[in-house]
Amino acid sequence: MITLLRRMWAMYPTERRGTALIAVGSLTTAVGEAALAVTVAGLMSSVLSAGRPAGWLVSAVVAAIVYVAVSAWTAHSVVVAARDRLDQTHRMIADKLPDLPMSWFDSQPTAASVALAKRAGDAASVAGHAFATAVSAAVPPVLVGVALLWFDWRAALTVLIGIPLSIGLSRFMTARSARVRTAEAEADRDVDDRVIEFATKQRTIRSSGLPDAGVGRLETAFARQHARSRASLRHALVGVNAGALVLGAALAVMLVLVAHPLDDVATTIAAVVIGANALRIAAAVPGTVLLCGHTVTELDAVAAMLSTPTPPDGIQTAAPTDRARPAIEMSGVRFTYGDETAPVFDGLSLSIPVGGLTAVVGPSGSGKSTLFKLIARHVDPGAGSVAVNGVDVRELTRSALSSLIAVVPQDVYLFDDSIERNIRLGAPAVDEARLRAAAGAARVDEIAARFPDGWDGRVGEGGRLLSGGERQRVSIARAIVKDAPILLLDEITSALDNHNQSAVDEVIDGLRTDRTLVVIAHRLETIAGADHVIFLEDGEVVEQGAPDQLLAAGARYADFHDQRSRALHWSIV
Ligand SMILES: Nc1ncnc2c1ncn2[C@@H]1O[C@H](COP(=O)(O)OP(=O)(O)OP(=O)(O)O)[C@@H](O)[C@H]1O
Repeated sequence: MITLLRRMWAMYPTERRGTALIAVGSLTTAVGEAALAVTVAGLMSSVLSAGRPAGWLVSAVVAAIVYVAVSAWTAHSVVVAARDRLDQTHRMIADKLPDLPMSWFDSQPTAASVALAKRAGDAASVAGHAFATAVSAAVPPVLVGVALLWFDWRAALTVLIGIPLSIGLSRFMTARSARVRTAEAEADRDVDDRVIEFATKQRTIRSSGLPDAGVGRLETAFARQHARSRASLRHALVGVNAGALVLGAALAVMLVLVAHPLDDVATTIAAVVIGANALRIAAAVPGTVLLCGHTVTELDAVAAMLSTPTPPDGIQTAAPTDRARPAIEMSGVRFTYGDETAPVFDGLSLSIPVGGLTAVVGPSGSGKSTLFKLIARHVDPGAGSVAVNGVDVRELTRSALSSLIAVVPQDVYLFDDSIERNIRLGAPAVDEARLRAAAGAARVDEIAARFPDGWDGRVGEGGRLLSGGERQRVSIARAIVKDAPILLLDEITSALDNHNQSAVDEVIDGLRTDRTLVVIAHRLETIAGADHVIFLEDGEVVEQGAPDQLLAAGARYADFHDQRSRALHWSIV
């Protein structure tokens, strides 16, 4: 309970007033409830012993009014705070996501990010309610127990010992169940991931010739989730029942103690009634302790995501193209994925001139894609520097870097929206004429013409209604419309049909005239047409220069070229 209050206080600094209102309101409601129980007991005892009940009656009425008014106000504060906290949590996540390092996304299965947003919302809205419920279950019984000392010390003693015992036991069980609950949450996320995989990767599953393998993975995940949720439920039930058992035993002990010897019947009856009532209210404590524990676990997961260190943003807002300086320059770059793996680059230095087409070539795993990630600052080097137009990318603001560089990946993802809006993402404010010109340059107009709705035709989730080459052409149009002076393009490895291939070749030719085009090139035609080739192997630049020069040198690039040419002439007999 206190831990939950501390988490709410720390996570929502702007909502502290709401948190304080809930804390004060819950405590006041609890005091009002205890006062009502005690005054009713006094009234009962006074009536039974033919005393003067007027004083007790007035006190009971005042306590009832205070209790009802404050509890209504607290319930209202809880609802308002839940809504505000939900909004704020979504805002905090939305603000944080664009700044998170790409390594965070790489380390998370897709479902984990989806689940996080949902869990965050649930935990944020339930936090105030969980705290108020826990206070209303735990505090009134303790206050009543203290007041009972005035009526019957034996009843008081059983309440004051029984309740802490019950809470202590539940807390112990909750601490154990938190671990089981974390394991259950992992299994839930795994199921989400498998379902997403199963639903979106049907083509891969079917073309593997083993459709049962996909179902098998799904079934294994479901079985694990089932086992873990049963374990979690078992722990929760044991915790709740153990606490309730202690309270039941306390009630039995109270009845035995107050009856031997039975002194003042009226006072004893009143004491037993409110003592039993206090134990009944306290029976809700184990459940609320569990709810508070789960909410803290969820808030901690959100807090962990929010406190993920983000690469600091730079301050320089521009880096104009200057032909005297390289468009891209890397010096002494060291980069490792995670802590355990070998470095991809260890002291890499290279430079790419302004303008023309530079082809980055090399065997699989040599570091070509990682090079692009470093230039676009999707990752930062552990040592060394990456500069664009002479300015270290870490010095530039994110938006300045983004306006300098457009990236066209190999595996383009398009949003399930119209062709036009997918292109417009590159520059939302672009006018119609420029948008159409960019689409024409990337030969996307041909694609739009094929759709019954033309430019408004939806491309399906991920762009699944288009071929790989067509998706890349839409992505190129998006990059053209953005008008960045540097374009990084990862050429598609899979064979494109002739039409798509010539379209992409034409587009590449058009683009190299007025910007720096860097292509991870897989096709020999693209490499042969490049102005400059950088040949990477094992994270090092082993050769660079004009393609003809490299071929004539007869070294590593020439070998690679030879192998590729021979592979092209292979045929299945
Ligand atoms: N997210 C990642 N986490 C860990 N290691 C990675 C990650 N991405 C790439 N690697 C490793 O880094 C090395 C360089 O990978 P990279 O993708 O840059 O090579 P590449 O030349 O682009 O390969 P390909 O031509 O097959 O796409 C490889 O050993 C790869 O296994």
